[in-house]
Amino acid sequence: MACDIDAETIGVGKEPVPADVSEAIRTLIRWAGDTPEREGLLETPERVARAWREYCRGYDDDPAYHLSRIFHEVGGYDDIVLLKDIPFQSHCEHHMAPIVGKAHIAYLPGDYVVGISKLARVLHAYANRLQVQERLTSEVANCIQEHLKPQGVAVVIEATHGCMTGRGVRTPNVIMKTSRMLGVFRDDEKSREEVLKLISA
Ligand SMILES: Nc1nc2c(ncn2[C@@H]2O[C@H](COP(=O)(O)OP(=O)(O)OP(=O)(O)O)[C@@H](O)[C@H]2O)c(=O)[nH]1
Ligand SMILES: [Zn+2]
Repeated sequence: MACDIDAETIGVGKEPVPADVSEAIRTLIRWAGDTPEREGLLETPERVARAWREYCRGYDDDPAYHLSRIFHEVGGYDDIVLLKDIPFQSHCEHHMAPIVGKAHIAYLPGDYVVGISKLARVLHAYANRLQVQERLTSEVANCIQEHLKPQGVAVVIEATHGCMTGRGVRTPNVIMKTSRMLGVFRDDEKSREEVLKLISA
């Protein structure tokens, strides 16, 4: 859709300072129909500003860094490693509404493995940004493939989108599922079946 707001008005290229953010939130409160000057809302703009830095802390987090410490000694283990049901929260880039769900991340190791918590750290580094679920799924899989160099990666994400439940189409209990398969899980049907079976077990 065409947008008639010019770049200067929306501050493109200008680093926002806390006062800009507070003012924007006061405007949003007015837009919502309330009065920023009433007692209960007086400190809300600063709180919301802090909250959004926290929701979006992934912009300051380098996902690849979490995959830099690797382990070679795994006693000959050469099968799938799966981290299942990792809860996460994100925000959709269209409405900035919450995306809440869980991710399943599996890989078939190449020459080394990574500390298992690091898979969740990679997920959160990308989830704590403004996202669409498809990109989140791809980014996690691509990062693991590029930096861990496994034989294959499978990422499955299931989530509910606040922009569908609390507004718009207002359809609760809908789950969006996305998956990205790389390496053997993309190329070999048997491997893909095996990992999907493990995820759904
Ligand atoms: N593919 C995809 N769509 C998403 C995601 N998060 C939100 N959306 C959708 O983004 C779309 C934005 O559509 P628009 O028509 O531009 O916005 P809208 O008028 O607010 O749309 P409605 O939500 O249908 O009211 C909506 O259909 C949302 O459901 C996501 O992670 N992936
Ligand atoms: Zn949305």
